[in-house]
Amino acid sequence: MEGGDHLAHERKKAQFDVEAMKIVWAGSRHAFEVSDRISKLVASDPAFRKDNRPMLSRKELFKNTLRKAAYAWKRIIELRLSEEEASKLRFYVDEPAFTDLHWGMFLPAIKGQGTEEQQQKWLPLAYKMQIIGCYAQTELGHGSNSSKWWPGGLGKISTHAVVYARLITDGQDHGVHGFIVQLRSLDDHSPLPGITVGDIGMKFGNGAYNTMDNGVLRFDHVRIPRDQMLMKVSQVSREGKYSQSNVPRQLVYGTMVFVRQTIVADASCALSRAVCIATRYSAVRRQFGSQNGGPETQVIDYKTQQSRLFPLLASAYAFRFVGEWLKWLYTDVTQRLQANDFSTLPEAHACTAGLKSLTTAATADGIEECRKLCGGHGYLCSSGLPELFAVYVPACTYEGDNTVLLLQVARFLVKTLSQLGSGKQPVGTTAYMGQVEHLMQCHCNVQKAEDWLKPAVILEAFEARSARMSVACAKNLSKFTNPEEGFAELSGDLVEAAIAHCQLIIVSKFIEKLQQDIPGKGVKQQLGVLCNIYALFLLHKHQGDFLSTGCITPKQAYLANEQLRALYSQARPNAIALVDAFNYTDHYLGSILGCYDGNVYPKLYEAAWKDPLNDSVVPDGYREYIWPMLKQQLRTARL
Ligand SMILES: CCCCCCCC/C=C\CCC/C=C/C(=O)SCCNC(=O)CCNC(=O)[C@H](O)C(C)(C)COP(=O)(O)OP(=O)(O)OC[C@H]1O[C@@H](n2cnc3c(N)ncnc32)[C@H](O)[C@@H]1OP(=O)(O)O
Ligand SMILES: Cc1cc2nc3c(=O)[nH]c(=O)nc-3n(C[C@H](O)[C@H](O)[C@H](O)COP(=O)(O)OP(=O)(O)OC[C@H]3O[C@@H](n4cnc5c(N)ncnc54)[C@H](O)[C@@H]3O)c2cc1C
Repeated sequence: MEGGDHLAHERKKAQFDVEAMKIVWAGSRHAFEVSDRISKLVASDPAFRKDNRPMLSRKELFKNTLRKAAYAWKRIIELRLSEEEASKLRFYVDEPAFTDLHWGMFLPAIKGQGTEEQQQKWLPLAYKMQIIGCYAQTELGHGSNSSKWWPGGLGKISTHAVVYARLITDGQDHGVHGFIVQLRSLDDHSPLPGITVGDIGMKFGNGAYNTMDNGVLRFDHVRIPRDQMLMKVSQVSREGKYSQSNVPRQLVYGTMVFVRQTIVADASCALSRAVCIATRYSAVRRQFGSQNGGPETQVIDYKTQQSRLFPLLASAYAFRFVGEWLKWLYTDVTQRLQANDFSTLPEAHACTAGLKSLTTAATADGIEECRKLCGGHGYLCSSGLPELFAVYVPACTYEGDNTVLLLQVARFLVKTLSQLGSGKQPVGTTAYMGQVEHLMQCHCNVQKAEDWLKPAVILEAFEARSARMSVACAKNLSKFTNPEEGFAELSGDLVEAAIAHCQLIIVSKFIEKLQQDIPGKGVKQQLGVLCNIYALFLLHKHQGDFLSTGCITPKQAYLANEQLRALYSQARPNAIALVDAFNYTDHYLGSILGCYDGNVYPKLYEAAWKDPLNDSVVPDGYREYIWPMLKQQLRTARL
């Protein structure tokens, strides 16, 4: 079958209103309209072509990224795009660039940690791109006195950086503070005196994150003007006197709370993209196994394919909704901070750190699983999956290594439990700890598989598991005379308790989403199926935790799995429509396997001939290396 919509028969099976689901996915009708318009604008502009990335050398690749960034900026100005539209445009250009750090970290750091005066001076310059900034925190080795190493945009482009360094006045060390530092001349881009700066070298994967100039930076007797220390949290007077505002010191790390929150939202984008590719291809791909001489089986009908694919589809939706909620939490904490209410900062830190860790790990693993779900073709660059994986996987490391972040969540949980004794009632995402006595001894009330569809049953099982794991850690910690030694010794268990807590947050936010008014025929029902798949898949995967803590019985674990299989069958007819609801253009997907019309094979065949290796029938190097070898063999054979 040439041309046409090869997935039309799949689209007809949908039991819900796909257009309404698109709005739920986008977050609002307005968000959908902006996203739809800007994605099509990018897709229709040949200047944003990206299929040639894996073929380019690092220098060509990087120059091409600079061209695209400059062109994107030109279009933003010409079209008078709003901040929201401009950020969507950069998103759909889909190429990591110095601009990510400029808009995503440099500007937020000044907004969050600069005084009013500092903001008035620096923000207009940055908004007009008259200066370009990056965020320089990480060091080559340990400590804050070696060389900065890794900051994106630093290597070749940034003119300025927010640099994190120790502040020492009168011989007294006041800890790490942020400073705005000019790195390069605004006339000829050469490094300013005392500054050594450059790119740190090629990274994982061809193309991929090599469009970014992650950099190294050293200072030799560089003087930073006093008023370039970011002074919202603490100040140094003209006389050199150090003082602190009446705010928590941790606000110095506020930019990370912001970025981790955006990384959670981004996880749903990356995972949904991989899932869209794997789902469409699984419906196109047929294998043996048909009965009565009918058409061969679509691989999406194999139960094994479903049990690998549908939990990822459900996770993409789950991460979308928890990302939405996290954005609300971040906005709420920001408003509270402005009113000098710092009470929810520890929770916002724990939630952003923990959810960043959980969603990026699941997304990186999920993209790789999607590659395998596409069989051999998933390994081709034209599937889009190798590059997506290579670009995405460092999210498990940047903005805090995932294990380090989970340990921070664990500290927060142990602290929350320890405060119960003093009568402090936990709120927000730890409110369930307030019922710890009930959760320690409750019994799961599941007798038949369908009982697992009750939100209250699922919630209680996840709350009990999380509470019991945290309490077990706290009890074990209390056996150590040195708490830090105990924390180090038990860190493996603490990480698992933190994971259980974060999974509970995601499940509970999905359930809360379903309590909202969701318009559109069948939309809520489909989301209900996905929510149950997500929760029961986690329960099945971590059944060791649920069983060993006595939250469920082996029979109940068996029933959960039985229910999960039934849910996969319910999701099956809707699978293609559920990925169509992401509303991704073929340009953004960047995948032959995932193209909207499902016309995969002719496109793969055609793309192969466009590979530079096929420019000539006889390759370069044949005469030099292969021909003499063949001749040599010929002579040997004749002897
Ligand atoms: C609109 C468009 C947006 C687009 C956005 C796109 C952005 C681009 C996306 C990706 C590109 C990649 C960019 C990557 C950038 C980076 O990687 S920047 C470097 C980030 N580095 C880290 O994350 C290091 C991880 N380590 C930490 O976070 C550490 O906590 C620390 C900050 C280094 C401090 O360590 P220290 O050992 O000194 O202290 P701790 O014991 O960890 O913490 C002490 C107490 O402070 C609390 N804490 C820690 N961090 C925070 C925080 N961020 N906010 C609030 N509170 C915090 C911690 O809980 C401790 O509290 P306690 O004393 O009560 O226990
Ligand atoms: C693509 C990319 C972009 C980046 N962009 C920026 C940027 O723009 N600006 C910037 O400042 N930085 C940036 N970074 C740096 C990034 O923030 C750090 O790499 C990250 O915070 C991890 O720190 P590390 O590399 O020192 O890892 P390490 O801390 O050396 O981790 C190594 C191993 O040790 C383990 N480990 C470390 N500490 C502990 C502990 N306390 N307990 C138990 N285990 C531990 C970790 O789990 C990990 O397995 C970027 C990194 C990457 C990969």
